[in-house]
Amino acid sequence: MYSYQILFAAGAFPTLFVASSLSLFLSLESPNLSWRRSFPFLTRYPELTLDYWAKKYGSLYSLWLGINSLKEMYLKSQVVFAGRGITATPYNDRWCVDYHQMTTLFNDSDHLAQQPAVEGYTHVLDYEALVLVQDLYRHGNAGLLPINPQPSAGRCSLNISLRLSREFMNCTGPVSNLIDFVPFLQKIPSYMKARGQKLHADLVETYGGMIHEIDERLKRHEHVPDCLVKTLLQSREEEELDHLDMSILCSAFMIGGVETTASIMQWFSALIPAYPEIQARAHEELDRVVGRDRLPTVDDEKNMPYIHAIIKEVERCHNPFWLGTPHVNTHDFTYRGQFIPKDTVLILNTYTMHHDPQRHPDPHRFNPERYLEDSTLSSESANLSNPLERDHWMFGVGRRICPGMWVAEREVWLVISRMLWAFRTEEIPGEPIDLKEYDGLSGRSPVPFRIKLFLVTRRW
Ligand code: HEM
Repeated sequence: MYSYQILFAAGAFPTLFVASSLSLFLSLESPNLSWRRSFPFLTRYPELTLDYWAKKYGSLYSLWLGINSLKEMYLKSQVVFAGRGITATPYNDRWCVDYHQMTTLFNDSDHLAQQPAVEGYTHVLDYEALVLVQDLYRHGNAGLLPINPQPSAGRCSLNISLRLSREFMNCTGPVSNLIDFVPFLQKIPSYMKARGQKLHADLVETYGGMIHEIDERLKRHEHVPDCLVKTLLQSREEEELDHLDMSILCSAFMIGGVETTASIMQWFSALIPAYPEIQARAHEELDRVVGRDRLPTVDDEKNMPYIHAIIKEVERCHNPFWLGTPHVNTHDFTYRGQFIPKDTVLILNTYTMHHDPQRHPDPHRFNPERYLEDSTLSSESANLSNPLERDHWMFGVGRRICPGMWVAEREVWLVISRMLWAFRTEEIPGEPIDLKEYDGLSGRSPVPFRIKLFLVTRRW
């Protein structure tokens, strides 16, 4: 019997997870907290238990589990992604190729056009954000009918992908699978393993099918607009990608990018009806900067500090991933006198970090004002040399930081600024919106709710 250590970092200084203002490294030896006793605490709303422990034991603490070693998340890495998906790949040559591929697609400069590659996708984001606003207008009948905006947000982020990514979240949350923790279970048939295998097959069928289709069109020399799949197909030889690699990479993009951005749109829609004064101030900013004859665009963000701040505050209050993807350190190291042995599982506890009263006074209050002076994009903030100055940790930290953040923040900006531009949002009397419960074990979105969307203007 081996034991392994899960270390939760929740300090305000999390470069590489543990370089924080952390004072206490607590080892809770088994059997005081064996997996049998701790596991149930960590299955539903685990961030609350971890927040409680952070307050009790300090911002860095560890937990020894009296079972076998966990080097990777078996279900996610081996069963669903067949050892290939970027999110579940350990740091190795394969990961470097995939991560490079991803950052080239989304973030790096397109050298020919002298612009970030994300510019190339902006027209798609722009169009989807417009369709979302039109959808909400039609379904809500300009405020006459109550509307649940969640399906429209999901549609905006691709409906099929949303279904697959939800299943992915439910199968592979950071602390949700016994099968990840108990290697013996990995060798025998089980419900969770079968579910993971089914999901793998669905992903390969869905995304593999799209890749085949585009491949055939390219072979027939048909025009295929620039897109992710075309880029992958064109670089497959150079990057040594086979069909399964490409299918799983596409799955990782979809899973990484759909539930997450849709979730922020949904939390915004659930939160904002309770704040008419914040909406009024946002409308005033929109009238002044954008006017009523056009929709806000990505270029407007720098001139609209208040809506920029609203978005950061939604992300602070409702990060879809309170617990970051578990990481494992490849070497022993000592941090401020605390020895952290090789193969420690490190989990970033952003719930506690986002609710740190030192950094965010009155942390449970939704208050965009706290970000008014912060003009950085989150992707810029993530690169600040002083991590204490970062806006929040929604996109993770370190070299595994979300490679899709450039796209994500544009998408979120376009949708939220346009929703504010088009609508005044109200709660429905007698139908309180629950902001405490949420759907999803790992990626969080609100439980179903309905609101009313009154049109501010319909000139688009
Ligand atoms: C609001 C939107 C998003 C949020 C909150 C988010 C959050 C995250 C987080 C917390 C991680 C883990 C970082 C870590 O391991 O420390 C991550 C990784 C990742 N994200 Fe995102 N993400 C978002 C949007 C996107 C988009 C739009 C894409 C793709 C189009 C994407 C693709 C990925 C991928 C592929 C990884 C894995 C990187 C790796 O393990 O090396 N994400 N994201």
